[in-house]
Amino acid sequence: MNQEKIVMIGNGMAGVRSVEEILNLRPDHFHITIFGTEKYPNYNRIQLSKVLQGDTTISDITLNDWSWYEENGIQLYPGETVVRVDTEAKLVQTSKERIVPYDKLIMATGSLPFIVPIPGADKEGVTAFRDIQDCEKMMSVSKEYKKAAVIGGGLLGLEAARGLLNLGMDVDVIHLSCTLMERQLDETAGSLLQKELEKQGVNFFMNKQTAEIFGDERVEGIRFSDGETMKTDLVVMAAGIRPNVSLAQESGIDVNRGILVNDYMETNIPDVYAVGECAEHRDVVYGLVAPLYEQGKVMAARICGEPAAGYAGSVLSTQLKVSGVDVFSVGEITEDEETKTIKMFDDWKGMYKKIVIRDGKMTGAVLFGDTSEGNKLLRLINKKADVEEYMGAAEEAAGNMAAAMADGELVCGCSGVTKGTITTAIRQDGLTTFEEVKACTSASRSCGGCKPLVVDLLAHTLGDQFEKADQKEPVCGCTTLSRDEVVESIRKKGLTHTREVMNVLGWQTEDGCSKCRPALNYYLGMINPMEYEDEKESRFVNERMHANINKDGTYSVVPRMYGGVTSAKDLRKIADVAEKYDVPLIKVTGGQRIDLFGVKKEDLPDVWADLDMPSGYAYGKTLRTVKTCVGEHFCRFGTQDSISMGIAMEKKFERIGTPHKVKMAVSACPRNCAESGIKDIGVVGVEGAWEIYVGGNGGTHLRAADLLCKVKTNDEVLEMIGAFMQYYREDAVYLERTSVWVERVGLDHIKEVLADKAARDAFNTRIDEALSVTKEPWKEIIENKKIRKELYETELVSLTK
Ligand SMILES: Cc1cc2nc3c(=O)[nH]c(=O)nc-3n(C[C@H](O)[C@H](O)[C@H](O)COP(=O)(O)OP(=O)(O)OC[C@H]3O[C@@H](n4cnc5c(N)ncnc54)[C@H](O)[C@@H]3O)c2cc1C
Ligand SMILES: NC(=O)c1ccc[n+]([C@@H]2O[C@H](COP(=O)([O-])OP(=O)(O)OC[C@H]3O[C@@H](n4cnc5c(N)ncnc54)[C@H](O)[C@@H]3O)[C@@H](O)[C@H]2O)c1
Ligand code: SF4
Ligand code: FES
Repeated sequence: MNQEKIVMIGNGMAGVRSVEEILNLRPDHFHITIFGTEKYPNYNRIQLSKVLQGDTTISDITLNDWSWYEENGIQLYPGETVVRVDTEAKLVQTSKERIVPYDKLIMATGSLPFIVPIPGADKEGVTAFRDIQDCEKMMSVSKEYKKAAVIGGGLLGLEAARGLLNLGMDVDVIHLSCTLMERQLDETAGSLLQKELEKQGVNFFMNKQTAEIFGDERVEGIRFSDGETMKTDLVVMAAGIRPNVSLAQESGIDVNRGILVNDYMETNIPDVYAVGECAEHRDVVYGLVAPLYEQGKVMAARICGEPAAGYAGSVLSTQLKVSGVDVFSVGEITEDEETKTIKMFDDWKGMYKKIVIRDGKMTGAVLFGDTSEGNKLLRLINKKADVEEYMGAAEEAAGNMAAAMADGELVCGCSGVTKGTITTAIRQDGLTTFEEVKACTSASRSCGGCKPLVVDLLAHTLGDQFEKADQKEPVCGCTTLSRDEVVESIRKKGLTHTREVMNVLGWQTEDGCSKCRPALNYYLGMINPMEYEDEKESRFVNERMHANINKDGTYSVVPRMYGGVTSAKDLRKIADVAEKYDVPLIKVTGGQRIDLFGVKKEDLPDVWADLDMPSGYAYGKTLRTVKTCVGEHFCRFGTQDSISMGIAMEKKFERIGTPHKVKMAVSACPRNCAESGIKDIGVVGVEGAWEIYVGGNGGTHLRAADLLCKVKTNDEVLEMIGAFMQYYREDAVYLERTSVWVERVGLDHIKEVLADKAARDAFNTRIDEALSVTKEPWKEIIENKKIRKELYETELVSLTK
């Protein structure tokens, strides 16, 4: 068949979505060629913020992998830039001198980050935040340097700031205006947002104009227009974006701010279209994916010759992707003489809501603190609903929004998916899980903000057939299988090695990724502890090295001190080692241990040989420490011997592999000096008994532990903890802390399972088996020349960082 030739310039989110729409309409009609400057397949740029914040990895954000291009007969040229378009001869020419003819040309060149034109903007250590390379650059700088400055307090700047905080940097945000996100928020919401982010640790310089970035080759600081200066090691430019139009301009295509297009995304040149952030439609250039996907749909219909209404512009809605901060904005946010507003401000709880009304119709809204109404407001504002409809939406207010929505209403703004499309797909294709709905309809494929509503719709449509437990999450982007399916297959098929798991279960990547490799290594070891040989190369660097890596590339050493108790002999050894190896910092940790910071990698085996103490596993997904209070022997409130109890717990469970780190504590009375209430497992002495608490967490997601049970003897404590630990080991998703697992599974359910003595015994038999094969790691390393050489004298390259 003589196929029409489409050439697309730009392999980004808007362009590739348009190609998907074309393939849906006319699968075999076109021969499609795509050029992309970036060397990756189409990935979810939106999720870069989540990558920086540590919630996902680069390997997990691919939207269309290499095989998608191949399966759809698309000729992709990654890492190749189109440098010339001849619209007369209908040809494009690339940076590699390739010349390709087209029948239809799509310009999808996106935007370029706006680099504030000041002296020093080209210094090393100055970066934008637009693509994978920028993201990798920031992550790498954070390993070496401490201070970061972000120029711009918009969505991008604030998401970058949170990411850099998570990477351990001190972060200053420099903002031109006096309130944050002034394009999306009013002053009240902007200042609430600032306060919240200050609480999280971000420092703000408001109303500031940057005049210069100084330093030799590398950035050292910033000078403001008022003469003030500040020091920094990294500058992130997040001061807006500019449509990437130079190629179009040089090719004689009409350009204003963006490439000018009509309602069908056609430019002034026949057969040349523009879509995405590079396009300007009715004076507006959009910078969010929802409108860009709408444009793509209209353009695809036009290219395929299908009848479709033209693109009429979009109402914009945004949500900041920073955990712990709920901010939502849609449509018009400023007030004038002709607008009225509904406002609610709860200073105590830090909650704010404003709805803007013009001529009785809802035209915009801002939410801070509680964004649960976001979807409802977006829907009502999109259809310019009367304010009465909002006031009277009782069913929705009662939480049944999925039922209240009309079929034609939008559920996923990013992908333009309506309720009708989702419910029809659920019914016609027999979908039962969120992942199936996502794969089938594209809802939730971009920012993920609509996931709760999609799940509600699934529950509403399936009624009694909806099974919460079925709503599986794949282990990672390399497979569609969930943790439970993988674990079940390992058990049933007797799989024994990560590669075997990947082969047999049809992994979509050859080597897996940094998310699935350590998880598979854990599941295999958990299921078959007696036979499985741990794969060091699948472990995270700290676990591989049996030491925590520090910012400057040195390591820290924490010897085991059972129950936080030490002796003069051990202290002397620690002091000798610290002197012999010039340890720059000795610090007592929150878990009552002694940490030697700044040890050189090559010295690690000798340090451990000289210490001759067990590893404190301060780096591992295992039992870290058992913190104890002084207890009955020295404290007048003590009702129990907390120290002996803690030592017994630590001696019993040290070295056991767990889905995530496990911290324990024992306090001898409810005054709780060892902080048992915020540990994974906390034991508290009361008159004649011990209370066992589980699922506590003192970290970012603070959670008080729940009372699991009360027992009388020390043996019963060990029995109950053994059963709880093994249940957690067998049931939790890798990297799920007990605090999250307990909430997910439910305390009542855990209590019910562990109330059964036979079940407890079985759990204890299995954990004892796993414990019986654990080995003291440093003993093995010191004695094994090969391991010493491989790990400590050469650089081991691995997927897992
Ligand atoms: C960190 C971050 C977070 C974001 N979060 C959100 C969010 O939460 N919600 C939301 O809606 N939006 C968000 N956005 C914006 C969203 O990612 C963009 O609107 C969207 O990616 C734009 O798609 P596009 O295809 O127009 O441009 P792009 O995705 O930028 O794709 C354009 C591609 O074309 C390539 N290209 C350019 N010129 C050429 C040439 N001459 N030859 C070959 N290739 C070329 C570029 O290298 C680029 O890969 C975010 C953006 C960033 C950076
Ligand atoms: N959650 C989301 O939806 C999300 C997240 C990230 C990025 N994005 C999109 O990515 C694009 C880029 O985001 P952005 O935040 O850079 O754009 P933006 O234009 O929304 O914000 C830039 C901010 O920088 C400030 N600014 C400009 N010049 C400055 C200077 N010299 N010094 C200090 N501050 C300065 C502006 O006042 C503005 O608030 C936008 O289209 C945005 O919508 C969206
Ligand atoms: S928890 Fe109770 S027993 Fe233990 S040190 Fe504190 S007050 Fe004393
Ligand atoms: S609203 Fe962004 S993925 Fe659905």
